[in-house]
Amino acid sequence: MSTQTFPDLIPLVNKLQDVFSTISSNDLLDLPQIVVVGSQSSGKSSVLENIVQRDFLPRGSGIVTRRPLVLQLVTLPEPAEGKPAPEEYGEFLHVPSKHFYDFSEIRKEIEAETQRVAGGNKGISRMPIHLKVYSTKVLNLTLVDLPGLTKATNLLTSRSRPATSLLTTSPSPTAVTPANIDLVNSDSLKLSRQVDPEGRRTIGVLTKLDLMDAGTNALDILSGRAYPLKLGFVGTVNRSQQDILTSKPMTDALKSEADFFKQHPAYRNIAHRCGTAFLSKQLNNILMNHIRDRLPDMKAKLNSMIGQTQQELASYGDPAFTGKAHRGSLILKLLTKFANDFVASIDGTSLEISTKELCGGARIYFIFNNVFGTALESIPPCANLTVHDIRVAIRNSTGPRPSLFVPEIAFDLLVKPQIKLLEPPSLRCVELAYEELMKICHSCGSKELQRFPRLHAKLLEVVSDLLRERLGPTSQYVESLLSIQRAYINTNHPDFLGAAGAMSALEQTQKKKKLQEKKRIMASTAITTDIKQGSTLGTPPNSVTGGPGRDRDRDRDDPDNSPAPSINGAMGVPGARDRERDRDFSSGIDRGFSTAANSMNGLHVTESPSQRGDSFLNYFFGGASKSDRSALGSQEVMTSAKYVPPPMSMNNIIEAELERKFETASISDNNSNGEMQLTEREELETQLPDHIVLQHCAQDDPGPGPQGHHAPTGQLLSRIGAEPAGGLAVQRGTVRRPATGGREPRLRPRQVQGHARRLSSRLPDY
Ligand SMILES: Nc1nc2c(ncn2[C@@H]2O[C@H](COP(=O)(O)OP(=O)(O)OP(=O)(O)O)[C@@H](O)[C@H]2O)c(=O)[nH]1
Repeated sequence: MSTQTFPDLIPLVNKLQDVFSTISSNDLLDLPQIVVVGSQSSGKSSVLENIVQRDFLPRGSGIVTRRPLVLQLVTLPEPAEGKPAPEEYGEFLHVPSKHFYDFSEIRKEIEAETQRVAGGNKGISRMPIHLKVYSTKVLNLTLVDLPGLTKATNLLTSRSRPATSLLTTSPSPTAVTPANIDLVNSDSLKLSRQVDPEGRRTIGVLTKLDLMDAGTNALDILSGRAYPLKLGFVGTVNRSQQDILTSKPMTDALKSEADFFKQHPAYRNIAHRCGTAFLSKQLNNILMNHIRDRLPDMKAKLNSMIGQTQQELASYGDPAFTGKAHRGSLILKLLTKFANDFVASIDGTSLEISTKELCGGARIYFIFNNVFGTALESIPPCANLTVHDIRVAIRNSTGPRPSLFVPEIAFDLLVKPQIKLLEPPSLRCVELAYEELMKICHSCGSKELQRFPRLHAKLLEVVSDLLRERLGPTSQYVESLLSIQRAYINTNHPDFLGAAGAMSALEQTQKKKKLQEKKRIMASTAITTDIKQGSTLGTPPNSVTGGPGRDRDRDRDDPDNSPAPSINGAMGVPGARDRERDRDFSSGIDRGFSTAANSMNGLHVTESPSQRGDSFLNYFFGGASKSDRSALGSQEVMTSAKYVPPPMSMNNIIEAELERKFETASISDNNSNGEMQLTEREELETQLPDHIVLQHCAQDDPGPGPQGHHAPTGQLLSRIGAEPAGGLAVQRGTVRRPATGGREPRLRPRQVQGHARRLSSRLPDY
C-alpha cells in the first residue's frame, strides 16, 4: 500500500458526496466509499464510536441501525501552542445550519431522523443520514455504517439501487466479525467477497477478542494465515455492554484496548498492528488509495457531466430574458417559437427529425396517401349491390315503356349509396389527421418553454381546443363534399369515359357467349338426331305467336309481366302489379293454374309443370302475346294431353332453345332458389354500372404509383360526378332519400321502385 498521502482528497470527495446527495445522483459518479458490514451485534457501532472517540450512536436491543449512516470525519487543525483545542462538533446534512456540540444530541437526532423516514416499527430505509464530525482526534475518513447484515445484504449488492442509495458499485468493505465465532461462519466476509471477490479492497475487523474462550486466540487470523485478505485483519477490543452501562469514558476504553494487545501473550508481537488507532490509519489509507484509483475515471465522468449540464442550461434559454422586465417579450418569444416549431414539424424542416418513425407532416402525408388510400381501395365498388337490385332498379326506372338505353335514373339511384360508402373512411381520415396534429402540438414544447410548466400547459390547452373546435366543421365539410357529389351524378364528364366503352365491351362479351351457346346446342346429340330424323318436336306454345324474341321484348317492356304467381312456391311472391296483372288477365289463367294443379293430382296431363319447368311458364307469360293469352290460358289448352303444337323448322328449334335458355328466368322472375335469371339485355344492363364503376376505380387506382399510393377520393368523386349527359338539364339529385341516421341503407327493389315512381312523377319529360 502506498504511504503517500493526499490530504485534500478525502474532503474533496466528501464535498462531491454532499453535492451528489442533494441532487440524488450518487450513482452517476460512483464515488469511492468504505462501508462497514457485519452481522447484528458484531460490534460495528462500537468500532465507529472508537474511531470517533465519542459516544454518539443509538444503543439498544434488537436492530438499532435502521438507516445507513454516512459518517464523514473531518480533521480539525491542532491549535497553536497555548491556545485551547477547537471544540468538536457534529453537523447533519439535513440540518445544515446547526452545529451539534453535545454528542448525545447527535444520537437523539439520528434516532429522530431514523424514525422520520424508516418509521417506528423496526423498518429499514435506504435513505442515508449524513453526519459530519469535526474533531482534532480523527483522521479524514468517510465510513458508511449499514444496518445489520441480514438487512444490509440488499443495500450492498443491489444493482438496481435507487438514486438515493449511497452505495457505489465498488465499495471498500470493512468486514466486522466477532472473534468469538468461527470465521468460516462470518456473513460479513461472505458478503464482502461478493463486491470484492479478489479481496483487494476488503479489510477485516475482528472484534470481541477479549471475549474469546480462555486458551484460544486469533493470532492466525490477525497474521493473515487463516483467511486470504490483501489488507489483512485488524483486531479491536471495544467497550462491553457493561462499560456502556457504566458510561466508561472513551479515552479509558482506548487505553484498555491498547493495554490488552500489549499484555496479551499471543498479540504482544503484533500489538502495533492492532487496535482502533491502527484501524483508523488503515482505513484512511484504504480510502485515499481507493480515491486515487478512481480519480481519473471520476474526472472524466465529471467533465462529461459538466458539458451535458451546460448544454442543458443553454437549452433553457437566453439569460438576457430573465427578470420581470422581460416577461412580455419572453412570452412572445416562446409563443413564436412554439408556432414555428409546429409549422416546421408539418413542413419537415424541424431540426429534431426522427429517423426511427414517421412524424409530423410526413405522417399526415402517410395518412392521406396510404391509410386513406388503402381504406378507399378496400371498399368494393359494388358493395351491397346485387344483380337483383340493379335489375329491379333499371326495370322500375323505365316505367311502363321500353328503354332504348340504360336508364340513367337507375344508374343514379344505384351509384349514390356507393358514393356514400366513401364517407366513413373520409371522416376517419379527418380524425387521424386531427390526432396527428394533436401529437405534433404536444411534441412542440421546447426546453425553454418547459421551464414554465403552467405556460406550457396553458398553451397546449389553447391549441388543443382550437384543433378540437375545427374537427367538427372539417368533418361537416367533408360530408358536404360527398353530398355534393351524390346529389349530382354527371355522366357527361370527360373522365366519365366508361359508358360507351363498357357497353360495347359488354355487348361483345354477350355476343361471344351467345355464339358459344349456339354452337353447343348445335352439337347437342338429341337435337341433331331430331333434325336428321326430321321429327316434329313438341313446340313450346310461345312459338305459336311468332317466336320467343318477340315475347322477350314484350316481357321486358312490360314490367307487369315479370313475376308470375307461384304454383308450388318455387316462384316469388307476386307484387301489387302482379296481382293487377293477374286480375287483368282472364280468369282463364287462374283456371289454367288450378287445372294444371288438378292434372298433377292424377288427371290426364302430358307433362307436369315441374317437369316442364320454365316452358310451362313461357306457355302462359313468355310465349304468347296478350291477344293469345286468353286462348292459351283456357282450360282446354292447359289440360289437353292431345294438344299437338305445330311443327318447327330446325332454325326455329335452335332459336327457341337458345331463347328459352336466356329468357325463361326473365319471365319467371325467380328460379327455384329464389335467384333471378336475367335476360340478355338485362344482364348487359346490370353489368354496365358495375363495369363503369370498376373502370373508374381502375382509372382512379393506377396501381401503386411512383409514390406507391392511390388516387385520392376527390379524383374518384370528380370522375363519378360531372355535368348532365347530352345536355339533359334535369336535376336528378332532387330525389331525396329517407333519413337513416347517417347510414345509407341498401335499397330494396321495392324502395327503388318507389323512388323511381316518385321520380317519374316529378320528371314528366324523362
Ligand atoms: N466485550 C466486548 N463487547 C463488545 C465488543 N464490541 C461490541 N461489544 C458489545 O456488543 C454489543 C453490540 O455491539 P454494537 O456495536 O451495538 O453492535 P452493532 O453491530 O453495531 O449492532 P447493530 O447496529 O444492532 O447491528 C454491545 O453490547 C457492545 O457493547 C468488544 O469488543 N468486546
